[in-house]
Amino acid sequence: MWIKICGLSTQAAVDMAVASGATHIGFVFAESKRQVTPEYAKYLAKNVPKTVKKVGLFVDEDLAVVQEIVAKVGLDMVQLHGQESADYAAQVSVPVIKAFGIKDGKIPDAIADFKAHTILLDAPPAQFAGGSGQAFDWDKVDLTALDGYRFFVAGGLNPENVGQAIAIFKPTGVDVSSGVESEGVKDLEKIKKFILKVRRQ
Ligand SMILES: O=C(O)c1ccccc1NCC(=O)[C@H](O)[C@H](O)COP(=O)(O)O
Repeated sequence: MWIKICGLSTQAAVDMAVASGATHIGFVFAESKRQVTPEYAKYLAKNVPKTVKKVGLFVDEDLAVVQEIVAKVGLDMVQLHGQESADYAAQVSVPVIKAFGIKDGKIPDAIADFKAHTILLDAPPAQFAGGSGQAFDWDKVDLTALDGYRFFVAGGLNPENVGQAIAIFKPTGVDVSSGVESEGVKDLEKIKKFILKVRRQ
């Protein structure tokens, strides 16, 4: 099971995510309270083992800027949270995770255009395009719509509910940001607890 800890902005949180067994770590380059500069992300990423995928999050960013940051930071994947097209995704030089906000439990038909990529099911955008800590309506989702897709479940996950999310969706991976924070800051114990919970499923 992939485990992605997102919105990292301190060395201690990166180290804890890696030491606890995260498979992916995320840096937000879009407008956000968790936004980091490419220079700082490069610094945070420098000792991350190759086995852990470094993911950069973007929202409707110019493709050339994305490519520049991928190269500068040494990103392994890009997560797209805006209205990016499949054509845009196909031009990104590293594998893509395409986020979709799930409203009223409806899996958007547009996921079919991203079958070659990994999908991320999230709550609809709120103040920012992601990382709201809100869950979508798990019970209303038609799970058959996800057959044949590689996908993360995200949106409002935390150490207490992640087991239920895994049981319902049987996803390829789970993704968390707000649920491993305390008062808006990554909480090292919650990161560890979240990863342990997933590993014990
Ligand atoms: O984290 C942000 O502030 C953010 C801003 C803009 C685009 C995406 C953003 N975050 C995405 C994520 O951290 C997660 O992949 C996902 O939305 C789940 O977040 P959460 O509900 O906080 O666990």
